[in-house]
Amino acid sequence: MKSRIPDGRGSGVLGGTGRAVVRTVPGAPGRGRSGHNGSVTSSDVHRSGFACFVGRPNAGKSTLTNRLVGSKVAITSSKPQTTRHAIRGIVHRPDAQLIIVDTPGLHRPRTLLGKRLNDLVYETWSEVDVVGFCVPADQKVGPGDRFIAEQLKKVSRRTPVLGVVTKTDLVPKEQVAQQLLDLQQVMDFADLVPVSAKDSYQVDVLSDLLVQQLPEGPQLYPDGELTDEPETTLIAELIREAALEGVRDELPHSLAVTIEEMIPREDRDDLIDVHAVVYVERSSQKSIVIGKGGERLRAVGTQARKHIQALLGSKIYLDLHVKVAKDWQRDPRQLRKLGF
Ligand SMILES: Nc1nc2c(ncn2[C@@H]2O[C@H](COP(=O)(O)OP(=O)(O)OP(=O)(O)O)[C@@H](O)[C@H]2O)c(=O)[nH]1
Repeated sequence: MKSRIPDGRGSGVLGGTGRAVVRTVPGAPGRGRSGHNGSVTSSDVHRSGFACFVGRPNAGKSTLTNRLVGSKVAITSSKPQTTRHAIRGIVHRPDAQLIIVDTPGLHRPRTLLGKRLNDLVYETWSEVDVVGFCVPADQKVGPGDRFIAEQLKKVSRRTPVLGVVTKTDLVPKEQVAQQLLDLQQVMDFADLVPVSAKDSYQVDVLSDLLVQQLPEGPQLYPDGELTDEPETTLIAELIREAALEGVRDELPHSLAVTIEEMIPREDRDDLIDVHAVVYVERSSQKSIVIGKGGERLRAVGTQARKHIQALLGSKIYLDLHVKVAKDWQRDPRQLRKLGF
C-alpha cells in the first residue's frame, strides 16, 4: 500500500497529546490515558491526523466511518470482509480535521490476497494517530476479538487504541455496560465508548475522543472534501457492493471490479458512460452473478447506477461485463491488475 500520509508526517509524530476539548463519556468506564477528568477546556488549538477502525468482519466499521463523515464513502454490506481498500473519509470540524482510513477486517491469511490484506492492516496501524477497536454490542467478546487485541498490543504503546462498542441499539443498556466491562479485559484502552451508527448515539463523543488523540496541525485537505480516493475506486466499490447483495457466502472473496473507461457522452453534458468489469474466479460464479436470463446483473446495474449517480451528481450509463479471472486471489500479476 502506498503511504496513507500525504505530507511526510510519519510515525514520528504519532500519539495525540490529549489536551484537546474533552467531554465525559456517559456510561463508559473510560480511563483517559492522559489524565483527563471530563472537564471542558476551551482551546484555539487545531488538530489534524489519521484514525482507523479495526475489528472483526461485520463489526460496523464502515457504517461508523460513514456516520462520522456524514456521507456514503465506505461501502457497507451485511456480508463480512467487504472492505478491501483503505478508503479515507474526512471529518471536517472547526477545531480539527480527522482523516479516517477504513481498513479491511483482519483475518488468518489463506491466500496471497489474505496476506496482502493483513500487511495492509499493520501498515495502516503504524501510520495512524489513533485506532478504534470496534466490537459489536450484540456479540460476545470472543477469540476473534482477542486475536485482534493481541496484534493491537504490538502497536498500542505508540498508537493509542480506543475501545468502541458498536451497534448499541441492538441490545439493552445493561448488556452494553457488560460488553464494555468484557472489552476492558482484553487490553488497555486509552478510552472506551459505546456508539450506535444507526441512531447516531454518541458518534459525536467518539469524534471528540478521536480528535483528542491527534497532534496539533493545520487542515490537510480543503473544506468539503470527503475522501481522497479516486472516483473510479469509489465507483468500483459501489458496483461491488451491489453485486454482493444476496449472493452465496463464498462469492464475496471472489469478486473484484475494475472501471475500464469513464467518458462523457458525446454531445451530451449530462451523461457519463461508465464501463466496468466484474471479475469472478470460476465460470460457476459467473452464472451466479449474471443470474437467470441476466436478471441479477440487471438488478446489480440498477442499484449501482443509483448510487454512482448520487456520487457523481450526473446521469450515467452503466455498462457491466462479467469475466472469469481464474484464481486471481493467488496470482500476483492479476492481483496487481485488480489494484491490490
Ligand atoms: N443495528 C445496527 N446495525 C449496524 C450498525 N452499524 C452497522 N450495522 C450493520 O452491520 C452490518 C455490518 O456493517 P459494516 O459497517 O459493513 O461492517 P464492517 O465492520 O465495515 O464490515 P467488513 O467490511 O466486513 O469488515 C451491516 O449490515 C450494517 O448495516 C448499528 O449501529 N446498528
